[in-house]
Amino acid sequence: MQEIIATGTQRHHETLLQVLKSYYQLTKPRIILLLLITTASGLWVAANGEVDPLLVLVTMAGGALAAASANTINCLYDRDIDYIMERTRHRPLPSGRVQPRDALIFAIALAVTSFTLLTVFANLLAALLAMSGIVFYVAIYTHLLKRHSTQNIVIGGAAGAIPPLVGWAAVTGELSWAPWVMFAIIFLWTPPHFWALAMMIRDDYAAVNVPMLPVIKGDEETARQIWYYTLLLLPLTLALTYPLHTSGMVYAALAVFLGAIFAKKAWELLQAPTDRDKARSLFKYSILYLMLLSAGMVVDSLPVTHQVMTAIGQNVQVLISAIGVM
Ligand code: HEM
Ligand SMILES: CC(C)=CCC/C(C)=C/CC/C(C)=C/COP(=O)(O)OP(=O)(O)O
Repeated sequence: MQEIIATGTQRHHETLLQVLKSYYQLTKPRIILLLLITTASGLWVAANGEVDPLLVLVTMAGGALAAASANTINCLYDRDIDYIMERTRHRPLPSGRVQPRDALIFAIALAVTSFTLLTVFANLLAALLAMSGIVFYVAIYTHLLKRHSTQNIVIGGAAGAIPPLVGWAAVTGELSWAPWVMFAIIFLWTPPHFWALAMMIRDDYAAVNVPMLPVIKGDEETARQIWYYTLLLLPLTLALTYPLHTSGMVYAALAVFLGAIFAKKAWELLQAPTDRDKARSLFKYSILYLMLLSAGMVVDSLPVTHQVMTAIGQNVQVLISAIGVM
């Protein structure tokens, strides 16, 4: 008897876990992680490396909930084409594990919680920016552009560039040049990130008539566009060092190093646009690139980094004058 109860409890427990897992999958969690790292760059740089831990916690939670809501609505809206595409067929909605009505309620609850959290514990600007991310991603990208324009992800990419603005606004209550440069970095990063992937899974998009650039213009033109965006992206990353003086030499060195690898991979793709391995390599690297670049902004902003760099600078000066005396 005990065994039957135990088995029953076990089965019930498993089912609940599976339900939770399905809702978790609806939010596209791995993408949220990178969005949060870019939020962190806004938080830390705005606070000159001295952040309030509670504000960090609340802003990260609010940002994650907003992105989760946006991704859930995107899954809801796109469930028809997700059902047809191989890559997305097993998502919770097309596979019937979550009902559309429940997904909608879930997304609304996430957005309301995010807005409340950010308004009460951060400020209204941060909350409104997060909500504008949801509206832009759902209304402009998913509804207006995704199925109708080859420029869908160029314009729609603006949604994914909002998180550093949320981080900055949470700390300062306003926006200045630096957060807009962070926004522009992600804006220019998005086409190489996404088109490299779209070159690999072009046939999937063609099957559901989504006019992604590689489907309409082919591999060669896409590789060329990726190259142009890369050439714009790399100097822009340095604008935080000069003229803005928001970030220092640690960030600058990292931006040059990471940027050189990005350029190499984009160049190799330009030389062999039909080579899927080159596209895959650039796509994978694009994620690592944004992760490390954002982390570099955080590390660069820390007071300890300033202390170490100042000490190094002073020692170099002493060394130079010693050489001068000799
Ligand atoms: C309009 C803009 C964007 C589009 C269309 C796009 C599209 C995609 C797609 C289709 C995937 C593959 C997902 C899958 O296999 O299910 C992907 C992966 C990914 N994207 Fe983007 N993306 C965009 C912007 C961003 C932004 C702004 C970020 C974060 C800052 C981001 C982070 C990621 C990450 C981390 C992955 C890998 C996820 C994994 O490992 O499963 N993307 N992207
Ligand atoms: C501040 C805030 C809340 C911002 C939200 C921004 C956000 C959720 C960006 C995600 C970008 C993304 C993963 C697009 C993929 O969509 P897709 O529909 O092309 O991908 P799919 O084909 O895999 O569904």
